[in-house]
Amino acid sequence: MSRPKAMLLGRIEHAMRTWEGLSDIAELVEPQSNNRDDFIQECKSNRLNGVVAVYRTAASVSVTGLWDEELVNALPKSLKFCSSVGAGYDQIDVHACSARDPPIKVSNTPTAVDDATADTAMFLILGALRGFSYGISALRKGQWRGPDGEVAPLGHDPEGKTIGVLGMGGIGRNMKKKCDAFGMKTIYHNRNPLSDELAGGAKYVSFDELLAQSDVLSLNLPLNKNTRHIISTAEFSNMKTGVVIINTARGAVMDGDALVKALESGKVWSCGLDVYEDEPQIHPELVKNPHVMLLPHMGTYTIETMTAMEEWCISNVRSALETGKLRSPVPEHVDL
Ligand SMILES: NC(=O)C1=CN([C@@H]2O[C@H](COP(=O)(O)OP(=O)(O)OC[C@H]3O[C@@H](n4cnc5c(N)ncnc54)[C@H](O)[C@@H]3O)[C@@H](O)[C@H]2O)C=CC1
Ligand SMILES: O=CC(=O)O
Repeated sequence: MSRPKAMLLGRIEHAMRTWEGLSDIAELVEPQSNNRDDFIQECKSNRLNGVVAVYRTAASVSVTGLWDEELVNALPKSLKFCSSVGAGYDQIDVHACSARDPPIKVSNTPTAVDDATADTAMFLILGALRGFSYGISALRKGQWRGPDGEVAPLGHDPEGKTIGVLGMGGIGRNMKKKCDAFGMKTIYHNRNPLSDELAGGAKYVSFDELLAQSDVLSLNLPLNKNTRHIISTAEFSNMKTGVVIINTARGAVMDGDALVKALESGKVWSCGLDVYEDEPQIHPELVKNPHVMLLPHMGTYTIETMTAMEEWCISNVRSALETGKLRSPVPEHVDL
């Protein structure tokens, strides 16, 4: 009987030996194509027949494009599992995957990302509250704290501030522990309240209360059709004047134009962003604004965390091939 195939879409940087170790149970293959049209043709050509599981990276979108209905339906009929690296899986239409006959079950790599992403959020919180970006860019231009005798505006302390977490999952809960150490009070909103144990002392509030009570609002929920632009003009108007916004989730959970207007009006005092609506493009008004903290999507950008994510993603492929079950299916596919 022929062995199942496992396909690599993208590059594995740190766990290649573990991937190669899968050759004890599967034939390891890679596509020949380097653009979406060719990839779809390659799928139709039967060259990838027998592929049961895929390991994919976010960067592989440059070859396949989004995993939308067209792509999902073009993938080999043998494909049953998609193991995606990263916690976010918004590049994949998980409903098209489950609707396919046979369905493709999708997994991500939650938990492995929590510490590094929460650390990034803390950096952005401190930087945005204190206005450190202004000083950093002035110094690098040889202007010490500001040009022509101007000085960076005084910042604010985290101590005593209320942080509101929208989407209290793995990263949000990790952040809560770190915010405790800075003397911040955490409130959160999820679709449902957490158990007391998981909430760890954070107070559950409604969406509107979260907007009204937060001094710092952190976005930590997944991007999907229900959460796209969940923060826009109306939501900004319900926030405290002088609020600080942190986004390490996905750019499109917030309306970027509305954010720029809220910064201009002073409604939002500052923001710390790791993610943008149309990466790698960044709204030009954000780039021009010396006060805001901006990072180029570096939330999990550490050797330790990237290694853990790759190992986790491969373990999903192994589990799928050996047991027919993914280790960490995405929430929508838990009962598939
Ligand atoms: N900047 C970066 O490098 C990284 C970004 N991320 C992003 O962060 C997001 C969150 O990651 P995790 O904490 O691991 O996910 P998670 O699944 O553990 O937590 C997400 C939370 O959001 C809640 N949620 C979902 N829809 C909601 C809604 N409409 N309203 C309120 N709450 C809602 C869920 O119930 C869950 O508690 C990921 O989806 C990903 O897009 C994740 C890792 C690194
Ligand atoms: O953006 C990174 C992720 O893990 O999601």
